[in-house]
Amino acid sequence: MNKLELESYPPEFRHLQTSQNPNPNQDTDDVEPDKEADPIPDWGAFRLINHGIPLSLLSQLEEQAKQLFSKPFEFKQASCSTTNNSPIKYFWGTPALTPSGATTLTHTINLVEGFNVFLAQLSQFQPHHHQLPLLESFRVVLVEYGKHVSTIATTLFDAMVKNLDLKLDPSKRSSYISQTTGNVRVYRYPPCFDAKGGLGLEAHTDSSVVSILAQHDTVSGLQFLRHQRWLTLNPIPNTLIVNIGDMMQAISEDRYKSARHRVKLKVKERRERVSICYFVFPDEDVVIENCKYKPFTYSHFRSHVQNDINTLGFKVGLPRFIRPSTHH
Ligand SMILES: O=C(O)CCC(=O)C(=O)O
Ligand SMILES: [Fe+2]
Repeated sequence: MNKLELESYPPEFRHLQTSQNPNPNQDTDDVEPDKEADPIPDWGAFRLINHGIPLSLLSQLEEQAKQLFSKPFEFKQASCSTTNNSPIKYFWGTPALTPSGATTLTHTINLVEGFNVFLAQLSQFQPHHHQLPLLESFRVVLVEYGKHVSTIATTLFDAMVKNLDLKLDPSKRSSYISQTTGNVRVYRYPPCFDAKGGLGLEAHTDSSVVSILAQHDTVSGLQFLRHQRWLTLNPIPNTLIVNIGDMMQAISEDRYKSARHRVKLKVKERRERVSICYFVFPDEDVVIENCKYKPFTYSHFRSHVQNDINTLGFKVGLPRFIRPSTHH
């Protein structure tokens, strides 16, 4: 990394590349060698090919994101801080966000920085003069991307509900997957110079109904846990990865499972990784209840997650809400 690139990273990340001598053959930390694979719905994740998002839009969004990430750390922090009213919030170290967009401190630092974008607030956003024009053009592309990706999410949700013949109250359909909750996180992971270095994102399941990930023209790093092994999903340009989230697992009475995944860059890539992830949630106050789960709302779930992260250091998630009779 040159000096300018270094200045674009949070200070906590800058030491990473200085001491080590990059050695592409040193990916030896996994007990077994990495395996590559493509996801199938059984994993709680699958690849979408005919998604309908114009290739030019995907490329533009990624390009804009890269430009914004390449700005000095202090600029990103000042123009997208959690204390100003920007719906585009800059964060690093942890993607666990409170509803206000502030980060919750976890016990480990994830080697990731990002912008969290609340889609519903984007259209009224007026960046300050000194932030223009970069943020303004980012905003415009995000609005367009958000329209596409939220339509895809709803279409998938409807198809999944139909597929399982779930008897959901039709009047609640739009509250189980609530457009007003949609947000996009654009991430940048610094290049990995040491196989024993930290993770880009520690292992987790998404709390969402579904998440849609674009790792369009970037390096690999996304891994899913299958039978105690981490499998790497290589990026394929112009495809999207769909993740089932915890809320879909609960709504479907466990017939769809949320997938455990993480991000870990390989030394041999030597490049940073940029990904774009869309998350959609139920309305805060809609009650999810069925034979597997005690009644709970998403806001209830979220506060448990935040509390567990703060007190235990990790997310417990759905097991907190399982009905005792089905808890083996
Ligand atoms: O960057 C990625 O590809 C995955 C991000 C992710 O898993 C998440 O934000 O929940
Ligand atoms: Fe995730």
